[in-house]
Order: sequence, then C-alpha cells, then structure tokens
Amino acid sequence: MDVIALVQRFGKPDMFITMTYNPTWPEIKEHLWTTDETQNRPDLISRVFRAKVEELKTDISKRNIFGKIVAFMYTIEFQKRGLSHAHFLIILDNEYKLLTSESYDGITSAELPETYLDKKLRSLVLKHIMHGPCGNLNPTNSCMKKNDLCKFNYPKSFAEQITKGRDSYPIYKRRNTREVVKVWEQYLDNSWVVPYNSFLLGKFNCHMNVKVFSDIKVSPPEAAWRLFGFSISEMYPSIYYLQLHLRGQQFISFKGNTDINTIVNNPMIKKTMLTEFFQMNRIRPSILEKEAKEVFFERTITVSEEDILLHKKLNTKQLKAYNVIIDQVFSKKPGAFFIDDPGGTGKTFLYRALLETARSKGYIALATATSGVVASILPGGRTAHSRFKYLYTLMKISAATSANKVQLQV
Ligand SMILES: Nc1ncnc2c1ncn2[C@@H]1O[C@H](COP(=O)(O)OP(=O)(O)OP(=O)(O)O)[C@@H](O)[C@H]1O
Repeated sequence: MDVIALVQRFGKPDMFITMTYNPTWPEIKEHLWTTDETQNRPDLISRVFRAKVEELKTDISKRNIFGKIVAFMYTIEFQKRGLSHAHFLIILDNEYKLLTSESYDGITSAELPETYLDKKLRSLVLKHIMHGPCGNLNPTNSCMKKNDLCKFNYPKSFAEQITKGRDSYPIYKRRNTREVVKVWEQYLDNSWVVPYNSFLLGKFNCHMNVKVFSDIKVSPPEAAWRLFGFSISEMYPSIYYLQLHLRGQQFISFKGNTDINTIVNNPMIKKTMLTEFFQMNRIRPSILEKEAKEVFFERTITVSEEDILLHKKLNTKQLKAYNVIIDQVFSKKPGAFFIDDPGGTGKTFLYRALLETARSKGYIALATATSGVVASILPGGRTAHSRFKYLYTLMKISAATSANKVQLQV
C-alpha cells in the first residue's frame, strides 16, 4: 500500500535493482575466525550486508549516481537457504528520466565486457552476473518451470541494439559476438548475461541486477483513468498509522520565524492523532453502549401468542410453584427457587409461563441455561456463560453436576 501511495504521488518507478549478498566479500572473510564457516555466522553476514545496502542507498539517494531521485524504497528478502538480497525501486526526478531505450545503454549493459577494455569488470561479470545456466545445459536449475522453460526467459535472444519489446519493456543489446566464456563448466555467451551496471558491479562485487523501465508506456485505459484523477487504491475500513509518542513529546511543526510564545500557547500543538484517538475512546461510551444494547435486546423479546396463555393452562403443581415465584417477583424481594421433577413433567412449560408473565409486565427476565440446546427452548434463552461472561476453568465434572440447569433471573 505504501508503494502504491508513492507511485500515485510520483509516478511509475524508473529502475529496479536487486543486490544479493556475496559470501566471499573481503569484509566477511577477514572477520571469520579460522574455525568459522560463512554460513555459521549469520550475524556477520547481516552486518556486512546491511553496510552494503546502506552504501547503495547513499549512492542512489545522496550521491545521485542515476540523477536526482524523488522517491525510492527497498525491501530485504531472504531466500530459503538464506541468501539475503535487497530490492530497490527508484523513481527519478522528471529531469533525469531515461525517456528513450537508447539512453538506457549508459546505465545498463547485458553483454560481456571486452577483455582488453576492463579485465576486472569482466571477471566480476563472469563471477556474479551470468544467469543459470538453465534449460538444456542444466534442466534442474531453480529457475526452471514445469514446462521446461526458464521463468526469466534465459537464454535471451541476441539483439544488435537496445529496442523496446512488445510489452514496452526493453530488449537489451546482446550482440552475437560468437564469444563464449566457460562458467560453471558450461560455455556461455551474451544471451546469458543479466543486465548490470558497471559502476555498481565494480563497487559492490556481488550479484547486482539493474533494470531500467522509465520508458514503459501506460495503456489507454490506464492513461484515461489517471487523466480523470480516479483513485488507484482504496481500502475499507481505512487504516491509519498513528505516530506513537510519550505524553508531551510529540513532534510539532512550526515556521522558523514564529515567536516561541505563540507556538507554546497554540492549543493545537497539544493535539496529535494519537492523543485525539485516546480522547475519542474516552468519550465513546463503549461499555455503556453495549449494556444499553443488552437491555434493549431483553426488552424487545417477543412473547408468542401461545406463551401468553400458558399461565392459564398450568396444572396444580405448576400453578403452586408459579404463584409462589410470581408473588416473590412482584414483592420485589430477592429469592431463589429450585424446580425439580422427572423429565417431561412440565418444568419448561412452567418456566415459559413465568417468563411471559414477568416480561408482559415490563420486567426484564433473563433466561439462561448451562447448555445451548436447553437455552434454545426458552424464549430469549442464552447460555449462562454467554449472558454473564463467565470464565470457565476446565476441570473434571461429575455426571451428577453436569446436568443442564436452567436459571431464571428477574
Ligand atoms: N400444563 C400443561 N398443559 C399442557 N401441556 C403441558 C403442560 N405441562 C407440560 N406440558 C407439555 O408436556 C411436554 C413436556 O413438558 P416440558 O418440556 O415442560 O417438560 P420438562 O419437565 O421441561 O421436561 P425435561 O426435563 O425433559 O426438559 C411438553 O410438550 C409440554 O408442552
């Protein structure tokens, strides 16, 4: 989402750089103990790799090696076997955009450097930059898909000059010089060279893939979408990051020429999104609101026509219990009653009559049971743990005490 926000503000990225750590970096080698192996020193690898990433970041964002930038972002990823790599996305300032495929040539190359020109660079390309090999030369390479093709489309076709592909991504200049180099016991030519930047490869001495796509054109629907200024992302509910701070230690912004007293006396500087979030939670009567909902729920339980007549149908024993309980309820004195009789003798029938009588007179009658099945046969019934938010601790319960109990509270 953050990257989309950057793209929305500054436009599409111009360059994509992947830097992979090199276990043979001198900074790693010289700090290994004689008994150490690189793979056993993730602490050292991480520190050195971080230093390299920081240096690359400085090259890009402060030394402006590709020109002035308006935005960049990077992520660090770790392959399963631990190879750390950093992906950088760079958005160049309009003035520095590379608007023709030809102008990419100065930034990236996808050919073997000529031996006599730069021996060191050539050895680095052979060491870090050659892809795979894959395909017939090495069918089990990790880039091979099920259809026996390389997912990065290597070996690439030869090209006399840099051109734009059908998808408007560049087809890099990879001339067929007939020159082959022996890498990983295979003879490889320019079709296996991953696009690289000579300066960065020379400086960082590691796998460093540099792709440029300033020139990528947008499709007509995308162009129209952007011209209309339609939003390219939305999320519901919205998520905001709140900047955390201690009490009274929030960042404030003010104009340099503002009098300090004016700043200090401005009531707005005491407010931040975080303080207002706390304030909102203080004001919002969330607990009261919940309670009000519960009361509303209980008061609006509909009593069926059948239940309204129940008290008139009670048998002698039921009526006796009914009268005792109802008298107690309407006398507004507390009381507790335990109804017991064999199954099917009319206990639930009695409870429903009691609930109806109390509710029809405007009382709140809570019907709870220890099991959901029993609760479901009582009008407005709920399990006791749900209604009263009991916290149960698991323990061994004897058969006698596990029988379902019904509780009516008025
Ligand atoms: N006074 C009554 N008049 C008509 N039908 C009744 C009366 N009392 C109970 N019944 C009916 O008898 C059946 C069993 O009653 P009820 O379900 O209330 O028993 P119970 O004691 O709660 O049973 P259990 O303990 O198994 O849950 C129900 O169909 C109920 O409608």
